[in-house]
Amino acid sequence: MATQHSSAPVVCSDVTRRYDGSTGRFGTSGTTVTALDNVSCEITHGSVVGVAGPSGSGKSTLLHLLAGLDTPTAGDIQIYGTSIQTLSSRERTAFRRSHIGMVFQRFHLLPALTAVENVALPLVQAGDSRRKRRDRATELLDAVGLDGRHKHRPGSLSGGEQQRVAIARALAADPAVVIADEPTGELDRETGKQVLDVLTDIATDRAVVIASHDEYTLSRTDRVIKLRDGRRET
Ligand SMILES: Nc1ncnc2c1ncn2[C@@H]1O[C@H](COP(=O)(O)OP(=O)(O)OP(=O)(O)O)[C@@H](O)[C@H]1O
Repeated sequence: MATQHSSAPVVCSDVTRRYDGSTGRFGTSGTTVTALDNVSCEITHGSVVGVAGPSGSGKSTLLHLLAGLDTPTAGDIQIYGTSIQTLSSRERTAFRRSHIGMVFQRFHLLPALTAVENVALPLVQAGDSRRKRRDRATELLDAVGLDGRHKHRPGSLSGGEQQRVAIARALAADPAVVIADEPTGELDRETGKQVLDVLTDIATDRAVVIASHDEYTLSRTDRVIKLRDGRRET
């Protein structure tokens, strides 16, 4: 898998994503949905980019493409010079694990595992030793302000604390790009603010993309990509 370095970690050129009615989430309607239509963007190092737009405008579709979870119907997505659509599904998974961290609205932590075990989990897949995993997870939980909470399971943590565990987990493999889909959607304003403090902090030496409906969340980003009906407005 050849990787060339470019100045912007993520470059998305003329990207279109259509969902064929026969394979879509709504079954065999036969209608094709153009979720993204010819969208281009660059996500630069050291910045937080917001993705905004009404429901159904294509935000999650764009995030999934930027994260390498999906591939475009047309156009090109390069992450550090690698066109992700040229990779096999297995290569894409490996690429994603080492270059991209994901944060979700509903945290997606494993309830039976402690905070430190949740954060260490991606490092099991990376093949790191037990001690290295624990040390890294401990360091990351301290960095997101969760010292003293390492042994707690998600059920005994607040929403904001759970989201900070999820951010620490997203950082486990030290990815260059962190992609967050409505990271404050389940949180009150004050807790959301603390989570955004962490997300803007970690952007100092990586690229962070945040999709949100929330004006305050978007106001914390450096610039906003606005989508409407799958097209880019700004
Ligand atoms: N797997 C799929 N199959 C068929 N259509 C889909 C699929 N995923 C998304 N769509 C459609 O693509 C369009 C864009 O959806 P997307 O989820 O990207 O929007 P969104 O801006 O993230 O919306 P929301 O803010 O409600 O989460 C919508 O019309 C949606 O119904």
